[in-house]
Amino acid sequence: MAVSSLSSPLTHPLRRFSFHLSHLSKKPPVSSLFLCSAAKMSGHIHRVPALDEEEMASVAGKTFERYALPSSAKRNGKGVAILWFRNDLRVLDNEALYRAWSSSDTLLPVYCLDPRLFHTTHYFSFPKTGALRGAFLMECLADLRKNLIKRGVNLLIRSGKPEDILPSLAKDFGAHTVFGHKETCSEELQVERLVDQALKGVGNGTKLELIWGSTMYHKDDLPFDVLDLPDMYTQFRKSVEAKCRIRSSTRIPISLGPTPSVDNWGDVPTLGQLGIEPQEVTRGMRFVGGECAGVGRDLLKVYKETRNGMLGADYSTKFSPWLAFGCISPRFIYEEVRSFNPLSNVPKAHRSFHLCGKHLQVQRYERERVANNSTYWVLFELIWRDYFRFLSIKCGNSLFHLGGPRNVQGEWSQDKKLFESWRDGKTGYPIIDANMKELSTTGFMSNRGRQIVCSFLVRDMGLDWRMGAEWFETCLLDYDPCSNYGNWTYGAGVGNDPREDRYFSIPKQMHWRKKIQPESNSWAPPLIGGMRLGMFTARSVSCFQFRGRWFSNCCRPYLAYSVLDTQGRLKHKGEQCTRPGPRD
Ligand SMILES: Cc1cc2nc3c(=O)[nH]c(=O)nc-3n(C[C@H](O)[C@H](O)[C@H](O)COP(=O)(O)OP(=O)(O)OC[C@H]3O[C@@H](n4cnc5c(N)ncnc54)[C@H](O)[C@@H]3O)c2cc1C
Ligand SMILES: Nc1ncnc2c1ncn2[C@@H]1O[C@H](COP(=O)(O)OP(=O)(O)OP(=O)(O)O)[C@@H](O)[C@H]1O
Repeated sequence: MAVSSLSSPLTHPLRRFSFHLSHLSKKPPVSSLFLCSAAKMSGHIHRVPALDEEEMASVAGKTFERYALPSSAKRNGKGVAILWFRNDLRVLDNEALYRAWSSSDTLLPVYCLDPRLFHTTHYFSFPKTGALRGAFLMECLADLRKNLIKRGVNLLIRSGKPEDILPSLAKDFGAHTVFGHKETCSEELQVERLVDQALKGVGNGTKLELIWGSTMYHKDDLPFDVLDLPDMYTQFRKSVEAKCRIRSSTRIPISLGPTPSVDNWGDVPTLGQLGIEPQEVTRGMRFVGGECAGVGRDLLKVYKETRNGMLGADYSTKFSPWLAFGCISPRFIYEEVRSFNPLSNVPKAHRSFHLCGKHLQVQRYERERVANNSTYWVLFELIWRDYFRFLSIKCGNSLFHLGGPRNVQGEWSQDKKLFESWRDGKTGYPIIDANMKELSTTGFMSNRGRQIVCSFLVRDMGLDWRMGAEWFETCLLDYDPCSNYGNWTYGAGVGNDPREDRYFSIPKQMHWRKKIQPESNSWAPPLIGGMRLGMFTARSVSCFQFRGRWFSNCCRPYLAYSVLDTQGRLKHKGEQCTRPGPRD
């Protein structure tokens, strides 16, 4: 199928629904103010990673060398193997790539632009892939092709369904095996089934071999059957930390050639060809797609950034978009983190967390962002990611159902106007609106932001959580069905662990709202790294120094905010706990 014949045109996600909430917003529409100010501040784009192309290529080149298989490694295979790239758009630590290379003498890497990825979401018909994630994907493909060409092969890019493309290639090239990475959710599993059936139909004995490769802990190394996954995350974490070893990442040879002769390798399409109206990032974070960018966001830099973050910037790694597309693997991050000496830069007063031994450290760090202590905490976050992926196997489609894995019965509304006020950042609550605008403007939102807007949609607006989850599916650069629907079911109180049923009381904070309200006409998306580039900057932290005291194990969300005037000058700033407790 030609690229241009893919899906029907999809509009910009924010323009899909057109009517406004007049009863909620008597002020001039925030979006138009935002657009004016966005134009003024168009220089304020924070590139992630901050490196330029040359620096990125240099960091990536050195990393590729460090993780390369020695040139003495033998390749004993015969014939042609196809490598089917899916959400594993990388060369480093790509076991499917290694297996395809080693079992053949000729390797054909393929990516299928599946039209289903560009249709609509299941219940509410939002665009399945928003413009920013679409653009990120195209950058990933261009980068992957570049990296494969450097290794003596290329990337065949075809538009169409894998179950149509792969069998036809297997036949044309006489491939003995199609290698790919295994997925876990029903949409992807259905594609795997169709590919398998279609390959069998070709009749030349081509096999489909699917390999586990998306988690930090390998599924086969779990100390229990995945269907017996503990319902409590903490139990899972303790169990894997005590009983599992994280495998080393797969080393890939520097040269992967030869590749078969192909007339037309196909172009990376434009968004227009995919039926998506392009969207430019005019402010905030602009994530660069591809493995070089993911690797270029090298940990030493992140470490430095997060160290500064303690002084007031937003401090999380922002690895998630590259993890979601498989541009970097969690095992790679693990190996990189391990190669640091985390204590060398840590102020003595804060070392005790580490020196008290792993388990205390883990407890302390659980769900907290204590970046001032070390980068080790990122590993504990990655265990959450693993957990949700394994959970998607255990829960199956219940992860996507209204009642969730526990089949909770309840009354939820699907009120379109309420939903639109949430989606468009027009609820009247600065922290909600700022986060929602950040999402639609940049494709990213902090974890705390996600928890707060999720809680607000479900508990304060009483809306069907799947509306929010599907909107996240459209917009998030890091969209991943397991993490997204897993976290949403938790946030909506229908997840497998009933204790993870948390309410972030935003509306109760009227005093906080009043404080910010006079500035509210000039809200803009929260901006990055605590740099006060926007009119309103909201960061959420769960651990920070507040009025000279450390709140290190406090589970209440704190918000630090700055209100700027339209010229970007700081007018007011402060911190506020969204759920006051006895300590406040
Ligand atoms: C309602 C909701 C929806 C979410 N949807 C997604 C999603 O679609 N894709 C996604 O990758 N994450 C999702 N998350 C989890 C989390 O918000 C993001 O992974 C995180 O904000 C990404 O930023 P970071 O890379 O800077 O994270 P860091 O804090 O630096 O953590 C490092 C990595 O650990 C993993 N991680 C951290 N927290 C979680 C978590 N709660 N669940 C799963 N993995 C985690 C991510 O891979 C992340 O990149 C969601 C959270 C909520 C509350
Ligand atoms: N990768 C994915 N991204 C988003 N949603 C997914 C993904 N994989 C599966 N789903 C969702 O899983 C759900 C499966 O629904 P489907 O109608 O196929 O089965 P079901 O009848 O809901 O479940 P069951 O077969 O368990 O009764 C849908 O909501 C679908 O959107």
